[in-house]
Amino acid sequence: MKEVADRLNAVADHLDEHAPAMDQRMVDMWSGEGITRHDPVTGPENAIAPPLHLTGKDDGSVEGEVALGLPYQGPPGHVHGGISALLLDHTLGVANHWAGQSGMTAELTLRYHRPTPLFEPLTVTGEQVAVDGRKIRTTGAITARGEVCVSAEGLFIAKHLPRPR
Ligand SMILES: CCCCCCCC/C=C\CCCCCCCC(=O)SCCNC(=O)CCNC(=O)[C@H](O)C(C)(C)COP(=O)(O)OP(=O)(O)OC[C@H]1O[C@@H](n2cnc3c(N)ncnc32)[C@H](O)[C@@H]1OP(=O)(O)O
Repeated sequence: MKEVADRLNAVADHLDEHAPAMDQRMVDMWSGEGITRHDPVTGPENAIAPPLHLTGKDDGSVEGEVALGLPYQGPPGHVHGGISALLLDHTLGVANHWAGQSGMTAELTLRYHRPTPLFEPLTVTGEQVAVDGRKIRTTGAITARGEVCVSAEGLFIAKHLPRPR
């Protein structure tokens, strides 16, 4: 293991030496497609993203499928509750974008109905249900084998932080 660790550390050092400065990386990250490349849920450029592939549906909702492995484990053989919250926060946010009115999470209420299994296909859904001025209400769920494991209700407030330039 030490030899493997040494090799990985050498690769990490090499990448650090050749990476642009952090402020430049921030500008690059937020150019073009921006968050969809680097976010921690769907982003192919983010090592901690499972990644979940979300698709916008004609009815205005979004849906994706993902199977989660060991890095996301909480209870034995099951998904950590914070990871479920991460997936749902993001999926509700994407549902808002898909519906045309987006914002920042002000409240996220989760109900954990049953343990969410690792290694099995999970369906993650999100749907905007109401917009009242700057307040956006959005719901979603994670299901496995057709049963709801986690359901979510979110309040988002229309606010957008500036992209780094
Ligand atoms: C499938 C195809 C896809 C295509 C599209 C793909 C593109 C996808 C692109 C991108 C997807 C991105 C997805 C990201 C998802 C992740 C989102 C996050 O995790 S965001 C980070 C966590 N959230 C924060 O850090 C917020 C921190 N809090 C704040 O900044 C503020 O507190 C904020 C914005 C929440 C509100 O602050 P104020 O100053 O702007 O607004 P005030 O005036 O305080 O409130 C406005 C109204 O909202 C109510 N309000 C505010 N906060 C509330 C709360 N917590 N509970 C209840 N009401 C609240 C207030 O009472 C007020 O209501 P009255 O107008 O008076 O009726």
